[in-house]
Amino acid sequence: MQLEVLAGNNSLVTMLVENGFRFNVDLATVYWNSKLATERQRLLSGFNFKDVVCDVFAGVGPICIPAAKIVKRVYANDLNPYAVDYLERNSVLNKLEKKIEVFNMDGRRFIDAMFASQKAHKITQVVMNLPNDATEFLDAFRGIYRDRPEDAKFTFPKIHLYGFSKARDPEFDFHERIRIALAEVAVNVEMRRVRLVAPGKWMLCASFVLPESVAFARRSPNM
Ligand SMILES: C[S@@+](CC[C@H](N)C(=O)[O-])C[C@H]1O[C@@H](n2cnc3c(N)ncnc32)[C@H](O)[C@@H]1O
Repeated sequence: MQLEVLAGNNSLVTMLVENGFRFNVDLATVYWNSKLATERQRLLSGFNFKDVVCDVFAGVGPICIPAAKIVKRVYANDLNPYAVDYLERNSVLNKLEKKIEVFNMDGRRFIDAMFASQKAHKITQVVMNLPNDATEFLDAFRGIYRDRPEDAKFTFPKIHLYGFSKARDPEFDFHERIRIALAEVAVNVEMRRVRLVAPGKWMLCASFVLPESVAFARRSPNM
């Protein structure tokens, strides 16, 4: 979205405060939406001190920085180098940099890298807030544990996936897309409507534990 400066110095760099956390942002180069403040609080209220969180599309940190205050450890990623720069600055600004490890990768590569590493068995929550496209990244979870020794200890993370739907039954539509993306017959999903973003267009959040059958699936040769 193109923004115009109406008054003041000719800059879109500003400081925002949300739920007591401070965020330095350049609205010309990074994403910010204050309308999601309540949803972010709701999501965070489900995390606890034992959790290890992976934020795949972290932006400047409005989910992962407050999460770091609650949970044991956070791995935060964004493809946009400007967002990553602000994410690092905001981690320091909120004195949480010791609990947050920042990555600058494509979301699919980030999921692959996280679950191929020793960090995998500790990750309990995965946040995927890229509502236009996040469903298309779900196939990255297929086979994440396929090469692990059978006697290894596994955690099946809870995934919080955001999406849009214009369907008459948005929950059914979003659930179908998740099921197809995971190539799974049924997925036990908690579904909630976040907000109406345009007439007839809902933003939804689907939360589900990664099915064991998906985590151990064999990958097709073209993946
Ligand atoms: C809707 S914003 C959400 C940001 C933040 N979680 C929030 O709640 O404000 C989506 C973020 O995903 C990032 N992004 C887009 N495509 C990506 C990709 N392929 N891999 C990783 N990050 C991506 C964008 O740069 C943007 O910061």
